[in-house]
Amino acid sequence: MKFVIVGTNHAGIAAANTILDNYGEGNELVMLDRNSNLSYLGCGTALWVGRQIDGYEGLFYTKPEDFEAKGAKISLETNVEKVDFDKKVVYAKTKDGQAIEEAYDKLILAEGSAPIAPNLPGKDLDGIHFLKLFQEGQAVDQELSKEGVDTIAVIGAGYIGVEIAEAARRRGKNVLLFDAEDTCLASYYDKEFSQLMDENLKENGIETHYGEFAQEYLGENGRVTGLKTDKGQYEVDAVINCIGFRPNSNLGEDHLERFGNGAYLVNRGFQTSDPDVYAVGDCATNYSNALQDTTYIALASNAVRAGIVGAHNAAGTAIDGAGVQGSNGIEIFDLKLVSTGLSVKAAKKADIPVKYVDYEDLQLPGFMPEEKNEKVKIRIVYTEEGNRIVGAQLASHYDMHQLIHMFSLAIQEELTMDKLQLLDIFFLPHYNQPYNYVTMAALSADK
Ligand SMILES: Cc1cc2nc3c(=O)[nH]c(=O)nc-3n(C[C@H](O)[C@H](O)[C@H](O)COP(=O)(O)OP(=O)(O)OC[C@H]3O[C@@H](n4cnc5c(N)ncnc54)[C@H](O)[C@@H]3O)c2cc1C
Ligand SMILES: NC(=O)c1ccc[n+]([C@@H]2O[C@H](COP(=O)([O-])OP(=O)(O)OC[C@H]3O[C@@H](n4cnc5c(N)ncnc54)[C@H](O)[C@@H]3O)[C@@H](O)[C@H]2O)c1
Repeated sequence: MKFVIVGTNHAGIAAANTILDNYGEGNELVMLDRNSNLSYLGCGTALWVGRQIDGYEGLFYTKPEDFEAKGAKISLETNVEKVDFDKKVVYAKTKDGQAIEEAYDKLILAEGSAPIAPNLPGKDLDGIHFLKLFQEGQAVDQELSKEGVDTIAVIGAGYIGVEIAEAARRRGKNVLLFDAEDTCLASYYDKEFSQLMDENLKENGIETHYGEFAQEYLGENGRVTGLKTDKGQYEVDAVINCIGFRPNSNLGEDHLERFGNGAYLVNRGFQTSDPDVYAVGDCATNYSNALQDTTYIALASNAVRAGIVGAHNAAGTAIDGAGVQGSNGIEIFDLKLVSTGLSVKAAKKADIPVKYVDYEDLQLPGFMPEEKNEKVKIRIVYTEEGNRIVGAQLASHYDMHQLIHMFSLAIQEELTMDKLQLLDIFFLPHYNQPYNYVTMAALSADK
């Protein structure tokens, strides 16, 4: 059997390793990607640009030779231009213009996503940036090193926007952070949690502008000098756009069924509407256990799992993915926020009637040294009917992030609130309290 994988970043790499490690013998694997690098962990861009880590070198975790050593044929700087799904042939072109044709038995599309580009006047001015590829991270890094680049506008206060705003601030820049919503991280947290991050950003010198829409990039001599919004005009020396991703799905647009946002619509084995074509990662949908329906969530963590499951299915081992909760986390100037599943706001948007319980307490008993102890705020979201757990959010300066995995599993396994109430949670003063905030929240929940 011959496999062709289009896109060799996180999803494509996971798929390739799964095939090579489990079905390598007697099978053929071709990997094609238009980029000159692979396996770049974008999650490290803000850490590197903000000088919290020494450099970008450690953000790549594999190289083409690793796949060649296992018998794959890999071709970077090779753009796949077309797929003939009837003849089962992929048509690509290398950087030097050489045409490549690869027939396949099973095709795995791992084309990923691209940043959404606001179509505003002035969009071609110098000094306007996006943040996805390693090369784009490099361009932002270089921009921040330029003399006279002192004030940065970041458009979009989602994950990338908030992280790069912190990084630019750490580089000593004046940072103006804009979002259309009335708070940061609006699609991940309810206001009671996101406003903790808003306060944190402001305390650390970031100027936040919420409920504000960018309307025009202003410029002089081909270079951006300002940003006009529906509420004002600001002098800035550079702009970083971070208003979300759009799935890359043009190769299959005329042949494969797609989701509302254009992502390839796949089943739980990541098979598309064409039985010989699989789609994994940011270019494809996922199954949400909280919604109990199809969803789109662009995360490297999802991409890797999708790659593994999709590849097993492509190779003939029928398995279903476990579904996703969109579990995520962020740490900015030491404040940690983690969430999984649905916020109250997201549940409302999805027309799922929910209740929630909030609880706030110190992580450790009061007798523990104050400098080791921190308050933790938790919200658990559950369905009105049946009390099924569908979401959780936590915020603290204490590193409580591992707890979110338990809630992720609870959502996946469709657990109800009563299962949490008397859950055996160990007590040790070094880590928690006997009456800990998970138990207390569950006990005090309205059921
Ligand atoms: C700044 C930043 C921070 C992030 N932080 C996190 C984080 O902390 N945690 C997390 O889980 N996720 C994070 N993400 C999201 C994560 O990077 C993406 O979800 C992940 O990259 C998706 O992997 P993928 O392989 O599906 O797609 P992509 O990474 O988009 O890769 C797709 C690949 O396909 C190739 N390709 C596309 N079309 C073609 C074609 N026609 N021909 C040839 N090649 C093609 C592209 O060149 C690319 O290499 C972050 C993203 C960014 C940008
Ligand atoms: N820590 C992490 O897990 C992490 C870090 C970075 C990125 N990611 C993932 O990468 C993907 C892309 O991240 P992102 O930050 O670009 O997207 P995002 O969806 O997290 O945030 C986009 C933000 O832009 C805002 N927005 C949209 N249109 C706007 C407009 N016209 N004007 C002003 N604001 C506008 C939205 O309200 C939203 O807050 C997401 O799936 C994200 O989860 C995850």
